[in-house]
Amino acid sequence: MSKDEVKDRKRKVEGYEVEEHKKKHHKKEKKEKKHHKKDKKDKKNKKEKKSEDEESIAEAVTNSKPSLSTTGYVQNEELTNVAQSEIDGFLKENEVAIEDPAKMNLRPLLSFSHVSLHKEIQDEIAKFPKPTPIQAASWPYLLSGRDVIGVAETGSGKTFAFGVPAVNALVQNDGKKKQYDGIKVLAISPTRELASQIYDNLIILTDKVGLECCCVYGGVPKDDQRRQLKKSDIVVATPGRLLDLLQEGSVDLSNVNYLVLDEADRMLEKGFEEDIKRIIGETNSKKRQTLMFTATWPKEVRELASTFMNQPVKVSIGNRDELTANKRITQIVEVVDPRSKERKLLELLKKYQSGPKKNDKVLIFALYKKEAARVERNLQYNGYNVSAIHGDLTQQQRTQALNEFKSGKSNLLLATDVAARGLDIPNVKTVINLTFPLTVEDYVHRIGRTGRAGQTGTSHTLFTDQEKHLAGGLVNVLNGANQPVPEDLIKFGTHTKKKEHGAYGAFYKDVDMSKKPKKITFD
Ligand SMILES: Nc1ncnc2c1ncn2[C@@H]1O[C@H](COP(=O)(O)OP(=O)(O)OP(=O)(O)O)[C@@H](O)[C@H]1O
Repeated sequence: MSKDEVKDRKRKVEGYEVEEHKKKHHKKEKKEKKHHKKDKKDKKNKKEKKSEDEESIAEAVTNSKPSLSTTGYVQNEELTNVAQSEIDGFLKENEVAIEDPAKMNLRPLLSFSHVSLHKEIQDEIAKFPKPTPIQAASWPYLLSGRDVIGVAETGSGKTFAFGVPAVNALVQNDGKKKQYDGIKVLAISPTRELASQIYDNLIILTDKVGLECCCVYGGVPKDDQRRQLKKSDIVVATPGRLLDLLQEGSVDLSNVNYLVLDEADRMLEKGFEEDIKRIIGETNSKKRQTLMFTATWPKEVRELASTFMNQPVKVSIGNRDELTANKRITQIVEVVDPRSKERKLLELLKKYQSGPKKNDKVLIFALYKKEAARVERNLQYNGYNVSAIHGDLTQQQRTQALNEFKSGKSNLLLATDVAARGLDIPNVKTVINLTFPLTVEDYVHRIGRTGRAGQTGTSHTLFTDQEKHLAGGLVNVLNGANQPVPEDLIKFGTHTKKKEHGAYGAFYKDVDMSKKPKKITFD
């Protein structure tokens, strides 16, 4: 499939969203002009900030005391006492790579006792046995105030990797929260469900220290969100609703100095890029610490990412320069005739949900909303109790389907790529790709809904000649995780198409279903 065909497919899938987006764009033109001026000012400020930071970082480095950061992170004694060989062993075993332009050389934390967080936060996080590698390696830099790009496999604890230092920074030495000073932390996520999940994780921490956190996303009334925004220290948001609230003047982001883009590569794709630029333009450009976290970090977004960041430290776990999947997932790929897919799906469900596996949770991915709706009906017809989550459903239906699947009330969920990234659903045993996604990155995220937090899982993918242009990329991912590569897949060739910014990525974009659809036109 050519690049234009991919774009065309994306447009068809997104139809309504594209049109809505254009209208919004038009309305915002005036505001954009204002922003353009502000952007110029921000760039100037950023330059100034850069040189200030470069000086202070350089100072720390020439002091040759790697344990001391520019903003007060002090390596604790217990960590200082760890033998260098143990540190080296940890870095090697977990394939930790740290690229720091300022070469601060901060040691990873091998245990929670190697970091001095506020007690309430420390007690909460210490319920886990030890930091995951991305937490271990990124916290020292984050606690030092550095910009960080964190790249680690799906299900490896990235939410607390960026969440813990954020909350910790808003607490004073006496354990009380700092005086209210507007919204200080903003985390942006591509989907409502993921925003809500990040919020659920953060309030575990903020509740302990009396901080206010809120979550804003589309598809639900704004009133409560407006009220919450007035008193929140930390906000988790999807871009569309946040921009709506910004436009109507219900939210002030000028104090935000800790900004997180979760699923960062997705957030930097065309479709989100302009929204993200606008949102970032509203934050405190002089003091802002910017974080980007993801499991996939394609080259195509790196340049754009760097325009929002200042001397970022890149912390990656595993060989993240190549697209790699979680190695605890058994990946099965079957090349099939497109017409046999739905029959094949029924066979797979018998395989993965019968006998002792009767109650195992299975997540099925379709590509299109219409396809998902049709398959849902077909499964119900065949006696399956299936929930569905896709963009044609109301937010209430989506939330209910996800909750039922999470709680185990239903054990079969059918989804489009709205559920591909980030969702942490306990005990998903198998992911079935009924239709292959538009990119291999999305494949890695989809199958990452299983095998989380150290568990194992299986993915079963039906691959057809309609996706043959992605065969090379898929073969690389299978090889990278030591998984068998079917002969039929190799027959399609192992050529990998070079991607360009905007021509790849999950097509899914959240829209506000409470709004009435307008006339649909395609470019
Ligand atoms: N230190 C830890 N030890 C064990 N489990 C942890 C630790 N930190 C977080 N977890 C758990 O690991 C699970 C996965 O974490 P999380 O959802 O943050 O993954 P992620 O890396 O963001 O995944 P994705 O790339 O899919 O978004 C969660 O259930 C979380 O509670």
